Amino acid sequence: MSSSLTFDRVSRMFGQSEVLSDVSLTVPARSLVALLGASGSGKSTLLRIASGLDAPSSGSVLVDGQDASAVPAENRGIAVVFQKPLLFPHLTVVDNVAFPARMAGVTRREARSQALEFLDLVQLGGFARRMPGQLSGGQEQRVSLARALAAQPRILLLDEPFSSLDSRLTDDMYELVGKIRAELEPTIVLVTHDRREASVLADTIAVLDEGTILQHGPVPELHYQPATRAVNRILGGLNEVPGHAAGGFHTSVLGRVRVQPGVPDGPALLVVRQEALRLIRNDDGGTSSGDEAPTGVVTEVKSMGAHVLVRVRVESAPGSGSTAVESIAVELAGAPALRAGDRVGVSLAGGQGWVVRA
Ligand SMILES: Nc1ncnc2c1ncn2[C@@H]1O[C@H](COP(=O)(O)OP(=O)(O)OP(=O)(O)O)[C@@H](O)[C@H]1O
Repeated sequence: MSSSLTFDRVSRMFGQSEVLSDVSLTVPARSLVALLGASGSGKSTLLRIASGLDAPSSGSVLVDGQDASAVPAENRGIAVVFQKPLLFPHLTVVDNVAFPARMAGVTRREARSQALEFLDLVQLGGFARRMPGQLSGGQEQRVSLARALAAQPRILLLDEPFSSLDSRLTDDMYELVGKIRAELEPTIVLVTHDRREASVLADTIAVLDEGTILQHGPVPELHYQPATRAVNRILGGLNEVPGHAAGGFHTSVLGRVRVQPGVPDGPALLVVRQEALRLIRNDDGGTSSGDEAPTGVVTEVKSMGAHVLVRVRVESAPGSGSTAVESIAVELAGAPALRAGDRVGVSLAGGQGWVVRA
């Protein structure tokens, strides 16, 4: 059975410093919410408070709408997986996973039989009799996940559980999380500083910065409609183009772009994802593409593996009355034949823009 988890105006002081400030967040039952933030932003403290390992200075934690403040950690129905697997070194793999059931008074035979099912789920059925010291890091983390699931928690808290694994292993773990969600439907809170991990795994992302939630929403919203510059940067957005908003349009070196409703007139930054921009080759050096795309000069082409990041120095269109110049980042798939010095047009796919306060 899965439960919802709510933080209601949670604050936490350590001495004079406020590490969490008035955090309110609801994680619906069966959903996966990622808490994304830099080191020191308060993510682990929030998880510790949810699990009952720490208590808020003010505010409360609710499980299925019921205040959990008076419920000790072991009775909250919440399991935690940490970055380090923390297996019992003197117990076999199966007895590590059987441990929560044994603590709950289940017989050894029954607890082992249940543990084997969870080991199968994490694809380690054949490793039951090994000792933890005979496992790889990825296998140890799978066992630790199986042990957390064997406690049959209503809520599963994952505190950077994959951050010490290599990229192929993390992809396997992401698949495993999907499988666990499909089979057991637990409510999951994932703490991570990795925006890719948050984006791949989560239904919604809550961005935590200096103890405050800056924005909580579905993954695409966080990328394409960030509430602030800070959210845009934390989600890896590279372009914040200064300009002016008036009458529902933003004007900058990228031209005149329709923006979201309700934006007050005045200085504003056009936030445009590097993945949402296209480049138009302009081999004759003019603007003969026929398109009204702003033009610029490529200043850098950087390989990012299967993608390239191209930096373009874009100048205001002649006759626009502006002399502004901006460096714009564009991420392109494949290996486009572009070099520093090439003249290109820059076009905004979809044509709709999003602005934040300057
Ligand atoms: N017991 C404590 N006493 C004093 N300060 C603490 C305590 N626990 C955490 N802090 C401080 O609270 C802040 C937030 O810590 P927390 O571990 O929650 O951050 P985090 O976002 O999880 O960081 P990381 O990604 O590095 O684990 C940090 O500045 C940390 O030094």
